[in-house]
Amino acid sequence: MIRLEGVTRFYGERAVVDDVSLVVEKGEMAVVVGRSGSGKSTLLRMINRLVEPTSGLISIDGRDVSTVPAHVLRRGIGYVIQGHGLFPHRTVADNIATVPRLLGWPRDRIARRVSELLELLQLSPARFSGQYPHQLSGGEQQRVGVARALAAGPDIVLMDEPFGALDPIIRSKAQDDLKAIQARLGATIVLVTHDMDEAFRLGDRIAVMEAGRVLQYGTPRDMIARPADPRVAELTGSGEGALRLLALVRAGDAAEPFDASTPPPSHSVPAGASLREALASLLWTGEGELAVTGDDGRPVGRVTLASVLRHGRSP
Ligand SMILES: Nc1ncnc2c1ncn2[C@@H]1O[C@H](COP(=O)(O)OP(=O)(O)OP(=O)(O)O)[C@@H](O)[C@H]1O
Repeated sequence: MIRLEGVTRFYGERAVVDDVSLVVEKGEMAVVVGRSGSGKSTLLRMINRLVEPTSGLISIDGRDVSTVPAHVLRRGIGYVIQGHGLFPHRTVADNIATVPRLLGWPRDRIARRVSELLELLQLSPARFSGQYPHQLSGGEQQRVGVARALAAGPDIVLMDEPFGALDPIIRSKAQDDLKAIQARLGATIVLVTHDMDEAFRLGDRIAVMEAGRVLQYGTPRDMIARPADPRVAELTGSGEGALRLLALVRAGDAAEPFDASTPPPSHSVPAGASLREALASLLWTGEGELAVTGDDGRPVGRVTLASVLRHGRSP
């Protein structure tokens, strides 16, 4: 658990982070979102002591981070930055091995870990281990950056605009992968972005920052249902609230049983798709309902246009 209490950072006369208090629970992904210059990166960098707070307290699992030597602290916290920050003259495998080497892991354990992470991030070890960063695409470099941050199995990972440089399609795939990896590894993640869609897609909780202050910290649903401040409503896009709500619900969770007396719907969505995707499909096909299919492709129920509309209504 990461706890921030009254954390403030001045540069000159200006508090670029101003009296921020929040708690990130173990295993959660907290997304810090706000405009450029709102203080997001500074806030993140105080957690691993790349920046020291002017006042306030930051603790991890009850331990004040200012009492832990910075280099020791950073070995236990993964850090991913935009543009990935890979070492250009080291191979992919050597990049990923950076922290395990610092920790003195035996060679064979490092080699196993590197292969495991490459596979987890869908980069074939045989092809990528010996390559250099400049031989990879932006998306591949970014995945290597994530693998490096995860290498020593940190409990905490800090990510600063990790997907900023990716094109929209790779970006959305990278976001899905990150969610899946987090679910598997159980890491606590704090991710900074200026992209509200990304925040809604990834965050268990979202902190909306403006001018150094956190205007609201809550679940995506809270942000839409109960914006604490008109600026939050403006940033979350009040006009898009319905679509954002639909994006939070899985079709499988909204599925209703089939009515045996009517023929099954001719089109379908996977249970893992969101109702936002289901709505897009309903509009596109002109149908009034869709079958919802499970992992094995078999129908598990249906979603109707009427139920999608209900889920998107203002809470
Ligand atoms: N080392 C520094 N010295 C002086 N001012 C700084 C320093 N680092 C950051 N700032 C200022 O603090 C403010 C917040 O910067 P920060 O990088 O935290 O914002 P951000 O929300 O992450 O922005 P972006 O999305 O553009 O990266 C900015 O106005 C920035 O110019």
